[in-house]
Amino acid sequence: MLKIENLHVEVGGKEVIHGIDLQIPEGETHVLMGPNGSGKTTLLRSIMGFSNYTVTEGRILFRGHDVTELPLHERARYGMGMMFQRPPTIAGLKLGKLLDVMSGGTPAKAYEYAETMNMSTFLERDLNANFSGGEIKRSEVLQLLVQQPDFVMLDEPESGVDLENIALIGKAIARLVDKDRHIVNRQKSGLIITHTGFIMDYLEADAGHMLCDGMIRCHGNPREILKVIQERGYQECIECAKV
Ligand SMILES: Nc1ncnc2c1ncn2[C@@H]1O[C@H](COP(=O)(O)OP(=O)(O)OP(=O)(O)O)[C@@H](O)[C@H]1O
Repeated sequence: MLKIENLHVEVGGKEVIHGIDLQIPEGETHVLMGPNGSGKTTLLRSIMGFSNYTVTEGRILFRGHDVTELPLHERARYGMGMMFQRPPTIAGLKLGKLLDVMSGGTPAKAYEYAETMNMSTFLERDLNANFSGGEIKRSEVLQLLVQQPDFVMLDEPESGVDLENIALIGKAIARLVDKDRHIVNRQKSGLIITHTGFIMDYLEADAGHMLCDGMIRCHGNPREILKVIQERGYQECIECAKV
C-alpha cells in the first residue's frame, strides 16, 4: 500500500527526516514510536503532503503511484487520510454539514457513525469551536469513519483522552483499519504514532518502528519494542541498532 524510499524532508529551513525507508503492505497497521522531537509528526505530514514539508530526496509511493510531488487533496483522493492533532476551528461550518459533504450523499450513515462516536449532539455546533481535547479526537475519528480512507494516519490518537473514550476511539480505529475483519479480508492499512501503546489494547499492530533523530533505528514486534523502551529507555534501542 505504502512504500517510502530514502526519504529526506526539510521543514522550517532544516532537514528533520534523514533517509527513511518504510513499507506498509495492504491490510497491515504499523505503529511509530520515538522520543519527543524525533520527527514522527513530520514523517506523517510529509506522507500526507502538507505544503511546508519539502521532500529533498527520495520518494513516496502509494499503491504503486509516485505521490511525492502531489498536493494533499490529490493524495486524499487516492485514498490517504489523516487525523489532525490540532485541527482548526471553523466558524460558520457545522460539523453535521461537513459530514453531509464528506458522506457524498449518504448522510444517514454519517449520522449513525456520529451516534457511535457519541457526537450526535455536536452536529449543530461549529467545527471544533470550544470542543474539548477529547471531543476533537472523537470528531476527527468520526470524519475518518465517514471518509473511509484506504490508508489512515493517526498522530497520538489516545493522548488527552479519558479511559472510557480511549475504548470508544480504539474500537473505532480498529474498524477504520479493518482490524474488526478476518485477516484475509483486511484491505485497509494504517500508521499510528503512539507513546504509550494504549491503542494496541484495541488493535493488534502488525509491526513497530522506532524513530530517533529523523531515522528509523529499529523495526520489529511493536510490543517488544515498547517493552524495551519502557524498561530501558530509548537509548538502549539506539545503542542496539548500532550493533
Ligand atoms: N515548522 C517547523 N519549523 C522548525 N522546526 C520544526 C518545524 N516542525 C517541526 N520542527 C522540528 O522538527 C523536529 C521534529 O518535530 P516533530 O514534531 O516531527 O517531532 P515528534 O517526533 O512528532 O515529537 P513529539 O513526540 O514531541 O510529538 C523538532 O525538533 C521540531 O522542533
